Amino acid sequence: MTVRAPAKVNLHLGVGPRRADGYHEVITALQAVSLYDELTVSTPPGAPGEARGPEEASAAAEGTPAVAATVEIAGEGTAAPGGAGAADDVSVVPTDADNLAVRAALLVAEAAGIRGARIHLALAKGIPVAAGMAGGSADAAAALVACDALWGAGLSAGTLARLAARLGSDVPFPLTGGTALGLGRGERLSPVASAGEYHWVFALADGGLSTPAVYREFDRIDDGRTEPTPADAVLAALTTADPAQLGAALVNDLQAPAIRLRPALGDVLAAGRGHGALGALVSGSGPTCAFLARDAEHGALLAAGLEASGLARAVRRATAPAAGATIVTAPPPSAIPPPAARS
Ligand SMILES: C[C@](O)(CO)[C@H](O)COP(=O)(O)OP(=O)(O)OC[C@H]1O[C@@H](n2ccc(N)nc2=O)[C@H](O)[C@@H]1O
Ligand SMILES: Nc1ncnc2c1ncn2[C@@H]1O[C@H](COP(=O)(O)OP(=O)(O)OP(=O)(O)O)[C@@H](O)[C@H]1O
Repeated sequence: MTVRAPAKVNLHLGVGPRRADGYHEVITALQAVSLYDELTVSTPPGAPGEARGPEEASAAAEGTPAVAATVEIAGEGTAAPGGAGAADDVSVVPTDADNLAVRAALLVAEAAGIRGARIHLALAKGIPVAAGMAGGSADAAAALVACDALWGAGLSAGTLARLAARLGSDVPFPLTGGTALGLGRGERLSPVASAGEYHWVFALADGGLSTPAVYREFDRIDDGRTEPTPADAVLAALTTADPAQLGAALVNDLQAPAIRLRPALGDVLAAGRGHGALGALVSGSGPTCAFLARDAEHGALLAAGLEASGLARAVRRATAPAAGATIVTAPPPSAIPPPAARS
């Protein structure tokens, strides 16, 4: 069962003061972009099938974890940039129970009353890690959809969205993709009208930025605000299909703190503007920088200019809005192993 889930860019990220629970109230307009992670969930050979009889079910119940998962990662995040021992390196994707896709599988099993499932998760990462593009969140969304389908759990879209919000503020969005307004800590979504197709160029950076660290840096400067800035200008621009209007309306309140933590990002943004980007901003909590191009042709020129500048680790082009988590290959029903024990 293979599911593809998209990265995101925040077209508007208005951040309010820190709440009592440690999160910040935000008003954000999110757009899914055509950079994807692909998650393949399979049942390892020799894994037990369904415990059909009551005796088997109760045997599975005793001390059996809901899910035992192995994880394999390819693509972005495969190698530890900080080398061996860099356990606190935010650019390293965990292969244990901390992996957001494993945590998502566990939530689906619990919600469906499944115990004793064994799965193998193969993640092909096309979304840079700890880059402000919600790669881990995309993997979690993909795992919710894949495990729901693999186990025939039949969870509703609303239930999957609730499970997603428990995993992270950014996780509900890649379930639906497209363009959406996010309120609360960013997890309360409503769809937004977006006309036309937008052409983005992303300058990837070496190493990641920690999202909590960027929010903490935001807190260091108390500008006296009591609520996040509204997204009206971006929402209006999205209805015009005019990239120049959208480019002029882009806002990210985490940009200044991200640049304070990583001053070189200012040079990357300036380089993109120098190549005629209609809009330039740090993506989410960074350090990826996002540039809006006039059209596909301008996107290619902008990407070439950024590559030649030597300021980016890599440059990627994408179109938006992109679709949310989608099953790309499902095994024939006869090849799907029966679910593990259900309580
Ligand atoms: C920067 C964004 O990517 C913009 O969409 C998101 O706000 C981050 O969402 P996320 O990575 O899913 O973050 P979560 O896993 O929910 O939270 C991680 C940490 O980020 C900080 N955090 C996150 C979201 C939010 N609205 N306020 C926060 O202060 C908190 O320190 C929190 O402990
Ligand atoms: N499947 C996963 N893929 C990537 N990172 C993961 C995954 N599971 C857990 N993580 C951890 O999550 C952290 C954030 O990674 P992620 O790529 O989601 O960052 P991000 O794009 O900056 O997130 P956001 O934009 O939601 O703030 C990493 O430090 C990594 O250790």
